Amino acid sequence: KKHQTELRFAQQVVKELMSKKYSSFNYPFLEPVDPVALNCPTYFDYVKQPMDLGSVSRKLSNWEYENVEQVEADVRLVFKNCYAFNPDGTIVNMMGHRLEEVFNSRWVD
Ligand SMILES: Cc1ccc(Nc2c(-c3ccc(O)cc3)nc3c(C)cccn23)cc1
Repeated sequence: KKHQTELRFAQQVVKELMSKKYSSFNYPFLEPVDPVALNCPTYFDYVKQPMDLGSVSRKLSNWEYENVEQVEADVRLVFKNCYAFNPDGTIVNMMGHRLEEVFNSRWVD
């Protein structure tokens, strides 16, 4: 019961991160990075475990998570991958930090 309520909260937070409210800096994280489309052929040399918010949302809808810790780990993986590939000072790196701040402000441990 507890997990169900917590997972519903997690779903609300992920939906907010993906919302239009943050469209100026959430779009690189909404769907899987396509190295061909983005012309970044070395992406999978840096990122061994791709993750994006669209996949987290789908996994939540399919009840693929047992607990909120697993959801948090996937969301933080999105940001970790972003920083691994987009160095400090790049636009996408800064967008990751901004969205991470929103996540940290909404996520209550
Ligand atoms: C040549 C090159 C350099 C940087 C990027 N980064 C990047 C990423 C990205 C997001 C998450 C992530 O873990 C890695 C990359 N998403 C984008 C988008 C949507 C537009 C433009 C650049 N983007 C793309 C191509």
